[in-house]
Amino acid sequence: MIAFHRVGLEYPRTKTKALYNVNLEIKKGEFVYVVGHSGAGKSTLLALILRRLVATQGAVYFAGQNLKHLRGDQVAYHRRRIGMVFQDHRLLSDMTVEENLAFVLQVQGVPRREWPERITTALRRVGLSHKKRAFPEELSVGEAQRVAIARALLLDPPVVLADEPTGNLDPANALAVLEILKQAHQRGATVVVATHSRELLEAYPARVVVLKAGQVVRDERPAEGGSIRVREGPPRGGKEEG
Ligand SMILES: Nc1ncnc2c1ncn2[C@@H]1O[C@H](COP(=O)(O)OP(=O)(O)OP(=O)(O)O)[C@@H](O)[C@H]1O
Repeated sequence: MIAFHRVGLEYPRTKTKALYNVNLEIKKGEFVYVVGHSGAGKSTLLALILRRLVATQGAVYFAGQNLKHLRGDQVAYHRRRIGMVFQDHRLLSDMTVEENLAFVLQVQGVPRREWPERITTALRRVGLSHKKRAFPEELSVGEAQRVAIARALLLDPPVVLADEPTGNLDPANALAVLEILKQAHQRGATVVVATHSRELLEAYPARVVVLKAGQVVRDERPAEGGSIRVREGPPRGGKEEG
């Protein structure tokens, strides 16, 4: 589904090298955590999948397509295949919950007759049907984040990317958010979650890719039925950066 072949990313203005020689393959239907210290390159990796950034070395493939070659409309089409969740909810403050979701459906050209059912399903999945007429500022932080996830999952995208989705939440809300991502995974989505939270890793054990100073230093799958411990170490056979 997603493949990184020797990917490097240098931010042009500051010449910051955020990723080096990243090789990674994420299969359809996988659930993957990307972990690492602040500045390790997690957000950069997600931005490359979203095609907000283009690899400065190597190539990122999505469903077999080299994302570097996408042009204009193709970029918009590509992003429609991805549900993106950020640390902050990024809901539009002057619209109700329902209107925030309807806005996405309108932009994506979904026929108006389908809106009520899609909105109802999306809010039911996150347990917030009763909040559809609320404005974002009338929601708790946890509720707003659940609406943001409902919005990301509105069109059942095959891939869901979440960048620190529980960073602003207490443990109970964090687990509620994880549960929603887990259900999307169980419905067949490929899910990639960048996180600092060890609690998430333990609550829903899955593959863990560890980034350190822009390199993949570990890539572990959980043992059958058990949780895993993640410890960072120097890259095998490579030079350690930073
Ligand atoms: N727009 C940008 N321009 C220049 N450098 C950037 C930009 N965004 C990130 N960087 C740099 O790239 C490196 C990787 O940053 P990135 O945001 O991917 O890390 P991260 O692992 O997501 O960190 P955090 O956990 O703090 O969000 C860092 O050195 C950062 O300072």
